[in-house]
Amino acid sequence: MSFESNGEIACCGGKLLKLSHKSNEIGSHMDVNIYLPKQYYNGDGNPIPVIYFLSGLTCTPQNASEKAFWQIQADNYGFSIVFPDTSPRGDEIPDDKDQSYDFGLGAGFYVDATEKPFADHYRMFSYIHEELPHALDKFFNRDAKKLEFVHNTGITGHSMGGYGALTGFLKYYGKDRYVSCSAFAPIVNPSQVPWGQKAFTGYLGHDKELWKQHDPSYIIKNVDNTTGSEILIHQGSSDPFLEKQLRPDLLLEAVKGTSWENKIKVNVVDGFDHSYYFVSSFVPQHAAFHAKNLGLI
Ligand SMILES: N[C@@H](CCC(=O)N[C@@H](CS)C(=O)NCC(=O)O)C(=O)O
Repeated sequence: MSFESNGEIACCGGKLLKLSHKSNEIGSHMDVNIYLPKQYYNGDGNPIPVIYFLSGLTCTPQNASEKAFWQIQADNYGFSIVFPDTSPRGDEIPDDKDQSYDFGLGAGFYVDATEKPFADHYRMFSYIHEELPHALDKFFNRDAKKLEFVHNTGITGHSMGGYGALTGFLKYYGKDRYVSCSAFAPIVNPSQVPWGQKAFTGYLGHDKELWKQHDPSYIIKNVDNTTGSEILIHQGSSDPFLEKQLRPDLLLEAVKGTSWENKIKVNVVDGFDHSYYFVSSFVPQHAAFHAKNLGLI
């Protein structure tokens, strides 16, 4: 599978590549940005590990590329960062009936939909965790292994994307995929909050037992933390979505008495909101956390 270039932008010591490709899972074209750090161009040739950044509601690959400042950190430690889109796109793609921001376009929720009319295109779980990494691997590593897209990778995200990162990390735990997970203001218990309930009803239907298979606060209870993994979370205390939608306390409650107790580090940071001013302020800490887990420091 091949990628088309929509532009290459010199940034920090490397380049941001804006790509698009035809996705079989999604059944349409998907945009994705990737930052290749300076080590890609002048490094020692060792494969460069990749961190996936999953964005939140309303975002395209551009938001985090432009406002999270991951690129400086990628050069500091020698990792690459992939910014996927948040949903299928295009005139033929079904959207929220009221075109609201929290469902449909820009709000794929990183699940494989089972409900009509969404099931044909909204296959974001399989896209993010299977099709995209393997497609990138084939494309970039044709001649030599330059980037590590599939094994020994990191995953992180913001809000809905934090939910996607937690779910992917836990579902693939122990399967030699993600060795590092963090999140910025994640939705941790979607079955219990309005954004998640709307998305799960629309994409997965009304079966609440099925919802649990897609909810990190339930999934984590059945995943044994065999290697002492820690998950790093930052949450702004002035985030307008904290009390109704995000609720990091529900994840901490869920892991009580499990192998994850005390392994989820929730840092509530005073005065920060939900925006990229918040995200970019804590990207340096998340970058150091992932760099350590990826063996870069
Ligand atoms: N009130 C916002 C809710 C959506 C929102 O805050 N989205 C966050 C992620 S959940 C975001 O990253 N927005 C885009 C940006 O800040 O660049 C809206 O209606 O757009």
